[in-house]
Amino acid sequence: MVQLDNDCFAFGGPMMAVEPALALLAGRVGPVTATEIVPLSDALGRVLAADLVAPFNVPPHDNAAVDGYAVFFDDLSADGASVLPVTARVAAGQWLGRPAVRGEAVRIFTGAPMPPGMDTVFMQEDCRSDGATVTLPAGIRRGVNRRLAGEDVREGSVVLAAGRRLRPEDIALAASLGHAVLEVRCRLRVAVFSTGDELRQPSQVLEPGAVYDANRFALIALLTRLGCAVTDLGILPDRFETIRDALAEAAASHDALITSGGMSTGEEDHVKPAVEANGRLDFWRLAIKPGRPVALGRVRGAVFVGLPGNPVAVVVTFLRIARPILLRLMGAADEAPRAIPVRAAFAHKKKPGRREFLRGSLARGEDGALVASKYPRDGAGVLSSLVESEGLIELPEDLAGVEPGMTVDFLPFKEFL
Ligand SMILES: Nc1nc2c(c(=O)[nH]1)N[C@H]1C(S)=C(S)[C@@H](COP(=O)(O)OP(=O)(O)OC[C@H]3O[C@@H](n4cnc5c(N)ncnc54)[C@H](O)[C@@H]3O)O[C@H]1N2
Ligand code: MOO
Repeated sequence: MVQLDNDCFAFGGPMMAVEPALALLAGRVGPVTATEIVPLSDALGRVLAADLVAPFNVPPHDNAAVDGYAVFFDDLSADGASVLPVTARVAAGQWLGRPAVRGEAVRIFTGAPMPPGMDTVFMQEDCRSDGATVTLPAGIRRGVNRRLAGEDVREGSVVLAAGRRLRPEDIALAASLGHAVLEVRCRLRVAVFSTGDELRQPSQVLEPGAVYDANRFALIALLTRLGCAVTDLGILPDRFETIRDALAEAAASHDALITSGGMSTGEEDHVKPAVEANGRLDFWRLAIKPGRPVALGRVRGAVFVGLPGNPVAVVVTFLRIARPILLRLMGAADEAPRAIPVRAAFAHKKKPGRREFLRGSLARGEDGALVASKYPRDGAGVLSSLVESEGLIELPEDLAGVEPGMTVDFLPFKEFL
């Protein structure tokens, strides 16, 4: 097809839209990893394999929320201060060891179990005591400064659902339930390589026509952050047989293979036929910019994801297409990034029929609302545009363009952790 404008999408043939492609994949891939038991200190970021159910209430008993004096509310004078004898002392980790008796006050400390029967705690700053008695001010409400058994977690409830990627606070909650270890999914084994005769390893000499391989390092970092066990298979030359054999070998010991480059239709683009020689492709072109030549398929037992060569297209398609697939393979619950509706501060022409991602940043407008600006240079090879942006502006298929003031979806990069 003759390409008359500066548009790499002037290319015939059907392309799959993003949503149907993701739905197709959701039906075809499921968790592939076995499970293992890890200590809490190794559980951060791992995918929980089974629901975690609370074996008991947290806190396990009613307890004091402050340092002070526990009483029966009904012993307090309705119209003035009350003076009660201080008959016992309970610190955190201790028990009163007997039912509380009407008419007494118990010296109590934060976290200590409530004396059985007592319902209210005075803060010590509000009281006066000579050690033997305590003077309690009027006006307190029944039940204050007491934490109820089970108010944090109810016995038998699911506190962490299978598929959760564990956060620091999740690990604290598991510890509070007495778990020293957790059952998690084994790490997904992912092999990464770049293709292209022009690529050099950073630190090698860069002769004319060569470029340093950036994509592999982007992919390794993105996969590591997702919790995968990554194997770096380096740079492959633009040779069909080499790529075919490398894919077959990697498939034997990995759950997924990710490549970048060589996905287009030029005669130096060998990845697509190399996959087909080893397995099958589910699709290989998406209605998306940047990143149209994205391929998904199988190489023997492994899932294959082929990303385009242009570095910005690699990052965008990884985040939007590869990431949800990998999360499914990892057994992780869907963590679709949440877009923020913001006001566009720019104009942009767009072709309907494909989804487009611009790089952008947010600021506050004069009225306090969030306003998105678009990074001025938007070539798919301009890696600095990603570094200098805070997220992606996602323009849906049916949109024909953006005018200043329009509402657009902004996806902060932070949504993809
Ligand atoms: N005639 C056509 N030409 C192109 C089409 C098309 O449909 N018809 N599609 C364009 C689009 S869109 C993209 S994206 C690229 C993708 O092509 P490939 O996936 O085959 O990628 P390459 O040709 O191998 O590389 C493209 C570009 O990216 C650089 N690159 C590749 N790998 C790396 C790496 N690991 N680190 C840094 N940079 C990398 C490479 O040097 C090229 O500049 O094709 C368009 N052309
Ligand atoms: O330009 Mo191509 O959209 O994938 O990088």
